Amino acid sequence: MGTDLSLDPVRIGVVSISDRASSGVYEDKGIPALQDWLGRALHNPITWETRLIPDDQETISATLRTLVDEQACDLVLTTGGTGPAPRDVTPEATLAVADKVMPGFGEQMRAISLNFVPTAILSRQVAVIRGRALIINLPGQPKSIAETLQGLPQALPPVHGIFAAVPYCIDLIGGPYLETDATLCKAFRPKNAQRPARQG
Ligand SMILES: Nc1ncnc2c1ncn2[C@@H]1O[C@H](COP(=O)(O)OP(=O)(O)OP(=O)(O)O)[C@@H](O)[C@H]1O
Ligand SMILES: Nc1nc2c(c(=O)[nH]1)N[C@H]1C(S)=C(S)[C@@H](COP(=O)(O)O)O[C@H]1N2
Repeated sequence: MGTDLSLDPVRIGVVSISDRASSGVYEDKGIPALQDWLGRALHNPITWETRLIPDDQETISATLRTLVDEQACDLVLTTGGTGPAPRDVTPEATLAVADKVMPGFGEQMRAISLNFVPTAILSRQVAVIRGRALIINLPGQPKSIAETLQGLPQALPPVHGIFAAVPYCIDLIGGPYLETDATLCKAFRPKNAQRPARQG
C-alpha cells in the first residue's frame, strides 16, 4: 500500500551536495533517488523540502539550520561530500549544527556498504540530532542511497539497512510516528513503543 492519510504527517528535508550537479555540469540524481526510496518506504504523508547545493561548508550548515529550525523538518537526509577529497566537507558541516552525535548510523552504514563496495570505508558520513530532527549523511553515489537505507534484507544472513532504526529514533526525539513498508525496510521498535497495527 502507499500513503495512508490517517498517519502522522512528516516533513523531510533532502539535500544533494555536489559542486557539479549544483552548477549544471551533470543532472542531479541525488534528490530523485532520495525521494523515490523514501516515498516507497514510508506510508506517512510526506512534505518535502529539497535543496541542491555546492560542497561549501557554511552553505551546508546554513541549509541544515534552515531545514530544521525554520522549515521544521523531522528528518533530513544529505547525499554527497562525505569522502576524503578537499571539497568533501559534509560531515564537518553536519557536526557543526549538532546537539548530539549519533555514531551508530555512520558505523552501520560503512559496514553495510562494505557488502557493495570495498571503498565503503572512504565515507566519513555522520548522523546527528538537532532540536527535534534527525540529520543523516549518505554518500554521493546515487545508488548508495538505497544500499545504505535498505541494506540487503533478503540476504542470508540479512543485512539490516539503517532506516530500520530511524522511526524509533524519531519517536524518541518527539517526532511523528513513522510506518514503513516492511518489504523495503521493517522498522524496529521495542514492544512497548509499538502502536497497534492499522486496520485494512
Ligand atoms: N548529485 C549527484 N547526481 C548524480 N550523480 C552524482 C551526484 N553526486 C555524485 N554523483 C556521482 O557519484 C560520483 C561520486 O560522488 P562524489 O560526491 O564523490 O562526487 P565528486 O567527485 O566529489 O563531485 P561533485 O561534488 O561535483 O558531484 C560522482 O563522480 C558522480 O558520478
Ligand atoms: N553504499 C555505498 N557506499 C559508498 C559508495 C557506494 O558506491 N555505495 N561509494 C564509496 C566511495 S567510492 C566514496 S569516495 C565514499 C564517499 O563518497 P562521497 O564523497 O560521494 O560522499 O563513499 C563510499 N561509500
